[in-house]
Amino acid sequence: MMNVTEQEEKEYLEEIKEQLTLAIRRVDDAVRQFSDELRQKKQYIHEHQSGMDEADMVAAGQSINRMAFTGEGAVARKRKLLKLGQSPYFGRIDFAARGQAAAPVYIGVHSFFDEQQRLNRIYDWRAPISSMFYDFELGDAFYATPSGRIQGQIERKRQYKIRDGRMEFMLENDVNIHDDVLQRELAKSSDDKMRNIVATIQRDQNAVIRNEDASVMVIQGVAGSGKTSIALHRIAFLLYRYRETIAAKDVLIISPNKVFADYISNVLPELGEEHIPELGMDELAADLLDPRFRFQTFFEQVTALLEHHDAAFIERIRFKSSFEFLSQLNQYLIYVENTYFTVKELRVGSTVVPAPFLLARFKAYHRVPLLKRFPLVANDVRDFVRDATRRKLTGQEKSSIGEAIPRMFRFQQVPELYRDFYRWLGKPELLKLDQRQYLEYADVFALIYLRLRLEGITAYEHVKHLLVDEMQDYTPVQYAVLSRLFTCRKTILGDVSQMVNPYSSSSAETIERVFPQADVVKLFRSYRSTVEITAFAQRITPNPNILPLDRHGREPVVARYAGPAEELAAIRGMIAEFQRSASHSLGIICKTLRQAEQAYQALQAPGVHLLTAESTTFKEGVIITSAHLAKGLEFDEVIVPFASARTYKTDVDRSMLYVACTRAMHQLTLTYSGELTSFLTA
Ligand SMILES: Nc1ncnc2c1ncn2[C@@H]1O[C@H](COP(=O)(O)OP(=O)(O)OP(=O)(O)O)[C@@H](O)[C@H]1O
Repeated sequence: MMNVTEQEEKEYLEEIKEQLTLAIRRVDDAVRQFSDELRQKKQYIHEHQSGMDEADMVAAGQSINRMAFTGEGAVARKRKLLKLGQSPYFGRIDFAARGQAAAPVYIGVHSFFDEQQRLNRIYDWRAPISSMFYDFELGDAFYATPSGRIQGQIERKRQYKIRDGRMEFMLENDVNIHDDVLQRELAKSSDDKMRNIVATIQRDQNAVIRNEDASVMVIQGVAGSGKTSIALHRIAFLLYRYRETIAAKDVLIISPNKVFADYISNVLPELGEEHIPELGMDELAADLLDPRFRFQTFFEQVTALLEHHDAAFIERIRFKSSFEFLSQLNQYLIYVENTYFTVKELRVGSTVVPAPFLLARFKAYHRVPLLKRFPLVANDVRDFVRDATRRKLTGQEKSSIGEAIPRMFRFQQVPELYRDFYRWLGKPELLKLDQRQYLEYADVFALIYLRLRLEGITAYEHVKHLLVDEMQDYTPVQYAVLSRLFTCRKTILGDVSQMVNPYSSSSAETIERVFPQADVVKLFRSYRSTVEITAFAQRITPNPNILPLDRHGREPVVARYAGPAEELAAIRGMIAEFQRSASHSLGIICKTLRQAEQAYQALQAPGVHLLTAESTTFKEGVIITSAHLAKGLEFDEVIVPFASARTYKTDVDRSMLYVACTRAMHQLTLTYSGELTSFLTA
């Protein structure tokens, strides 16, 4: 089976498809048999119920569960086989392990084992042997297996595009033409959801996806470098590699908003994995905060910054986003520990519990969160009194001890301590907490951090892998919370240039300070946008390290109009033109949601959607939204309206403009009236 010529390859494809069809039929038969047996079993139980004892019932129930479970497995298997039928494989390497003859290895999204011939026909892209497809060209190659490294030679390497069971093309990699397939993929128009990239994963990306050692992996990559794609493929890889111990439900994705979550929701199911639980930072906060607090969301904080300049507000954010703030909190905690538990001897009836005993017990529990120690100390005191009096304590005595211990501590509630922290700092003005208990966003995670340290929170111990996207938008205190809340392995990714709030952003370096054990990977190659668009975005936020993939398109257009009315009329024309074109998605990205709403009112037309913070799905067609909400998304074409000096002037504005422009894959247009923003005139 060497399949050399294109004709042979086509015949082989037909043969594989046939085998897949047979395999599907076998699964169908098995499922039918399962469900028959299941029905009979249920029937049997129903009829014999009265004569069965409890043990019989439990056994019968278990066997039904087992059958149903096997049935589910069969259904999942069938889904995979059907998928393979559409596109069985995308790559092939002929590998000759040292001292052996070469054999072809076909690589697809799933594996396929030919049970008749006892032969692996298709290898899962995540299998150890498949790594060579990504890591090597012709010649010397190796791959790692649990029992050691296998060395050898790659004698042939091919790529295929098979769609709906038909071979669209086949390419021979005798030279490095990897880029050819990549170029074709990237030139395509966008879908409404993110796609998997298994056929064209690049070498540096592959190293990140398959990394098994890092307990914390930080991926800092430029706009469009595939960070999100890689992180999702990494999850798929880990689910495959550790399938015995990690299931989809054990992973958690912390995502910036619902639309983004919807946008990426396709990738893992496409790779045959189940949907992964995801949670927004704001939801996490709501989960961990006392429900009596209402709080500003991150989105609201950014909107407030974009809409008016408030120096004191900025100062508060800036301070609470610093490393200094986190270390002050830590120092305060030490101070609290050492000074706020003021022991006095305690009298219970005629027994005196000496102060040093109380202090010693308090210290003995130093591993227990501070506010959780009092009941433990109280128990020790009760034992002490009981031993001294040689009798049982009355309920009255017990509860008076229980009340007396916490009273020796200066505060009872975490929020009181949080307020006290600012007094201790000598900067009470940095906390703005009004009567309605409305927290500013910058205080939310600080308060949670104190709670975590003082009371302990164990809500997320079941999570076995955590994925955090848009890392630049989180502060040291937030990372400190994540680090204590999730003790599992983590993948953290982001891009400093795409911060939405320059007063509270983190670089890979900041994150390394919170996670000193992290493996940091930097990615500079950008896949999303054309060379022209990437060069244009560089004018807003220069990054000399960015390497655009050599793919060209139309030069971005900056068009001036007499006034906003003319500007909107022109955009209306562009929408009509887009709707006649072959492109799938057009993003009209404004600085703020307010502007987006106004543009939406003015532009209303069939097929034009407004995307807000409440939106939960990403739709194809024309989307009007704000830069903040467009983060992480991409569009065939992007229009940035109102690119004037009046709209874009502060540092936050600059970040927004950068995020907006880097969403474009093929075409970018900016419109304005009045004076052009200075970020583009320089
Ligand atoms: N190896 C690859 N093969 C094909 N397409 C790729 C590859 N790597 C990245 N891409 C494509 O590049 C685009 C950008 O990827 P992705 O959104 O994952 O990047 P990102 O770094 O998270 O971007 P941003 O930070 O700008 O939101 C996507 O369309 C993705 O499919």
